[in-house]
Amino acid sequence: ISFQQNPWSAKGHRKDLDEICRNVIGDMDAYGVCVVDNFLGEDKGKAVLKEVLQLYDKGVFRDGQLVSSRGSGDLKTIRGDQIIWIDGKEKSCNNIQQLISQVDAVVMRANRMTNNGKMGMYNINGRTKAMVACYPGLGSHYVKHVDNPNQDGRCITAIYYLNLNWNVRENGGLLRIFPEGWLGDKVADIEPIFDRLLFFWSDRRNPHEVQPAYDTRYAITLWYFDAKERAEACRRYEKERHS
Ligand SMILES: Cc1cc(NC(=O)CCC(=O)O)nc(C)c1Br
Ligand SMILES: [Fe+3]
Repeated sequence: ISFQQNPWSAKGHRKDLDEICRNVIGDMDAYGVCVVDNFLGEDKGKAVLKEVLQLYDKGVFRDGQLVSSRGSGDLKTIRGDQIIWIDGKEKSCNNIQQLISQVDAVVMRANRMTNNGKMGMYNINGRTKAMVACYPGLGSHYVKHVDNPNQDGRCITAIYYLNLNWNVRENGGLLRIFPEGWLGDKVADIEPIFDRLLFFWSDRRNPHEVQPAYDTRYAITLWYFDAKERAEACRRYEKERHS
């Protein structure tokens, strides 16, 4: 399946919540990956971008761990993204907060709409704060990894992209997902284009990488928790803490 031409993302065709949820449920159950284009519409999308650029200009972003690894003898940085955690109540983050509420609305409704109220057999009852990330270009990238390899409770990764007029051929920054179980080592290539919302299962089913970006590349990520897995992860954590 090529996400660039998914049928429901007809340019400019605004979708109601129900239709989006049906698409999310269908794609997550079928592929474990789902793309929703034109999620907020141009004006609201640009308002979110403006707030992110203001945060970036304020210099509040922190470098993601720069883990170097010995690649062919020379030291190379493993990731170049800079991040800041936002709960949305901060001043002048009102549009980021509205984005978060919109994504919550889709996830919580989809969770309720699926049979016996579970999407992918999860019962979603919470999420992390929003992680606003910027890849500063100059080849910054993120090596192949799994978001939640050890049952920490996160079941769905939601990423909202903000990059106007992004052209992967020139700017790179492609998100490549290697969905487990897809036939014939097919991959999902997701261009980080403006006003695009991406969902994928956070666990080992979806290893992914960000290919080197050659222009500043912004994204806002939310991770949603499965009640049961999260409770167990917290119990394990508490036990380790006291052991
Ligand atoms: C901090 C952190 C960021 C990410 N981000 C991506 O995988 C990039 C996705 C994209 O921007 O297209 N993943 C993990 C497991 C952690 Br931890
Ligand atoms: Fe990731």
